[in-house]
Amino acid sequence: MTTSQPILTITGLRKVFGGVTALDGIDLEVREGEILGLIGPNGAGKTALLNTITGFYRATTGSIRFMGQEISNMPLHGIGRLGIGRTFQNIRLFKRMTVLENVMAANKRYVRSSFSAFLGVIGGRTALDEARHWIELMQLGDKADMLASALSYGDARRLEIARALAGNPSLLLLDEPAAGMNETETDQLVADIHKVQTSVKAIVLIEHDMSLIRSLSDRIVAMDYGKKLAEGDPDTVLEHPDVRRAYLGSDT
Ligand SMILES: Nc1ncnc2c1ncn2[C@@H]1O[C@H](COP(=O)(O)OP(=O)(O)OP(=O)(O)O)[C@@H](O)[C@H]1O
Repeated sequence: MTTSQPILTITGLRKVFGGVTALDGIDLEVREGEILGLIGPNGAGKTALLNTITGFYRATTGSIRFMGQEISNMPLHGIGRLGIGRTFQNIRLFKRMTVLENVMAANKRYVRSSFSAFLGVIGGRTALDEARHWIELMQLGDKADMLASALSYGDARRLEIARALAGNPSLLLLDEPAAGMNETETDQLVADIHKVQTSVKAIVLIEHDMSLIRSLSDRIVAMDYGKKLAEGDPDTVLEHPDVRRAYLGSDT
């Protein structure tokens, strides 16, 4: 893993909101083939980092390079089209649409082009085929025609991931995908994320569930107060005294 190419390189990233410094000089690499776990206590800056990478927030200073291209000044939709997909901490689905429609609606290339929309074809594969592929990957194939509002919590979270995959991203950012899930749903999610890994170049995973972080992450970055606290393999980072103090609230 350590020899693989970085697909995302963040240097000296700062994001300041009035008097609050959400990101305070972050340097970070996401490498091809890896799942990078991002941990830290509430307010550490994890979501602010995802929001700045995806263009929801504009960086105050610093550089974000994705696949060799500077994206820190690009608009939200441009970054999405370049190949970064994400899910949100709070589920954001179109509740009155079916599962399939939700995924179709998330495919920007399909929605943007009226010609493609008319033909329903993207690169030889229909938009419908593509949406069905992601739905089946996330084990929602038999629920394709169900309204999103009728899904169980775990299925709704899975649909969020299918929506994030709809644009064929190279980099997938998952913001607390296991939040609110029971143990069975979380176990299933681990298997699902492993499957998703074969369809993208890299995944960044924010989670508070340490067993999920441990079982999925190739590397972990721990944050606190907008800074990087520790970085490395899961055991090293999770046992790091600063991380235990900051995140786990324990010195032992
Ligand atoms: N839009 C905003 N306006 C003002 N302050 C913000 C904004 N977004 C984030 N912040 C602040 O930036 C800091 C980092 O917040 P962030 O949501 O990134 O933390 P987090 O690590 O994702 O926490 P959690 O685990 O609770 O989701 C916090 O102090 C937060 O209040």
